[in-house]
Amino acid sequence: MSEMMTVDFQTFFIFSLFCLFSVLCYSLFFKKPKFGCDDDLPPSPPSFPIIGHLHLVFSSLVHKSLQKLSSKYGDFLHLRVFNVRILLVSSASMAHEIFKVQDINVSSRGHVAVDESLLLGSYSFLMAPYGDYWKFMKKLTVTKLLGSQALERSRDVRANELEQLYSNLLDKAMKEESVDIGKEAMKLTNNRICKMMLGKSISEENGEAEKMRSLVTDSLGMMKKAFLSAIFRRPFEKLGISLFKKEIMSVSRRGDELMERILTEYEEKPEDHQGSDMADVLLAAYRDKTAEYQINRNQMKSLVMDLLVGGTDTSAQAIQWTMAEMINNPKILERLREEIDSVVGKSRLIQEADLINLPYLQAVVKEGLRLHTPIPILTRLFRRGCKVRGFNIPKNILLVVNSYAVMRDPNVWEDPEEYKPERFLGSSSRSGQVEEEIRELKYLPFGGGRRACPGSNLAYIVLITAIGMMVQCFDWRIDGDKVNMEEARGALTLSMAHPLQCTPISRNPKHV
Ligand code: HEM
Repeated sequence: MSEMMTVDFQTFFIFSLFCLFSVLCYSLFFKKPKFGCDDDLPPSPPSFPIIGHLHLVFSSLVHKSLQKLSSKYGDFLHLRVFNVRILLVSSASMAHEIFKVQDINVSSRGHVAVDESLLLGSYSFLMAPYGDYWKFMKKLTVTKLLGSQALERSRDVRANELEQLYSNLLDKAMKEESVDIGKEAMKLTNNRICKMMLGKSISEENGEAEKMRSLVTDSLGMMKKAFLSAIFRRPFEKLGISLFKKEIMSVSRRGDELMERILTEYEEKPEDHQGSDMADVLLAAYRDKTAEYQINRNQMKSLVMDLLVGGTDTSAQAIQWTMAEMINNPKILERLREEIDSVVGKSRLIQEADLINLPYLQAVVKEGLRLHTPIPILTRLFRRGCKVRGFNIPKNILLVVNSYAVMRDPNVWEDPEEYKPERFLGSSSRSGQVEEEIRELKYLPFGGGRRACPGSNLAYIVLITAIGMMVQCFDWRIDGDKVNMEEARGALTLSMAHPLQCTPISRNPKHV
């Protein structure tokens, strides 16, 4: 394995063409995967010989090209890229069938990118197959790391970071300078999660905060390559090629060194920590010889990376898109501000305790996540063969749920392309509760079923307080009339092609 060739991202597509001949030989000389007859699978749109639907799956806006494909050929399709088979789900009714009826069968994600990597490797909770290790980590994450008591304990950390963001924005307002909302949001989400996880060890003074931010940025840059590598690893390995291994391992090693240093410091100086950081909880689980599952040191470090990578960019993108919608929809912004002013007033910053009394703010955030879902494509693997809509689905086939298309499905969403927070204003009646349950089945910003995001509660808190503060304390000026809402091409998370740049104007006349 060590003498395998490694290729970088840019040369991947060119290299793919050179590989066609080899792939042809491969498909002729290697046994076909045991998928039975294609007639048993859902319909397949027209494809090219050998590469199959490669051109569609690797278009620059994958979720959109897949959405177009589904509106033409159907909401349950069978695609092929070289030898890799993919089932594509694009409607709310199919997503319901998958996450309610087939959930246990699709509760693994697929192959890992590079086994020994902490980033999406075989230690990763995010990539772990459904089994004892994943179940143990899921319980630990949902109950102890991101559960309601843990979130309560870390409230002050988040309040301090929100005040820090407010001060930065106020400073810009006084200097009449513009800010890149995405970058500010990224700093906020990164700092918040780092501090919740690693407490005082991560400070600006000792330089660890900056190292951590750059590690997260590089890991995010590597994610798309890691996902491609995970999907196409097996066929390329047979040709002696290891996709992106060198780059993935280089980021992984840096993460390993940084994490090891911080965790060792925790172990050597326990008196410096209050015992309530996430790292304390993780170390306790690692040392607990009676635990249901014995996690090793790499698994512990990998989880820290999973949480950092899973929670920062997603939340930052959601803040940016929702603020862009606010600026483009002044009436919605005005209504939101009235709600915040009447509940919070003008003499203090919005706090987490206010959220329960701010239903319109909650609706604004939910609608932002629907229309601009940060992870538009969910990937899973059929662990077992099963029957879906009368088709015999074999095991080990890849499942792609286009959650972007599901949340714009015109059969279940009225005016799906429009930003309308009112649709999320619940009713307290019984029929309102039923409506709420039905809505949840077609609302997938955090995925669905067992593998759904364990960080959704934290994410809502982060988003709601950040957007609430920005609307409560500032007016926003942009160049031109409207924010350009074009999506960036080739990004793994749904990003803005033109990052939101705007100037804050303080609403408190004392500050200008
Ligand atoms: C707006 C913010 C966020 C969005 C939109 C988001 C979205 C998602 C989605 C779509 C998935 C895949 C679910 C599936 O396959 O069904 C996921 C998984 C995951 N998310 Fe999030 N997430 C967010 C924030 C967070 C935060 C704050 C954390 C933790 C600090 C986090 C940690 C994770 C982890 C560990 C997984 C893997 C779960 C598993 O495989 O079992 N996420 N997230």
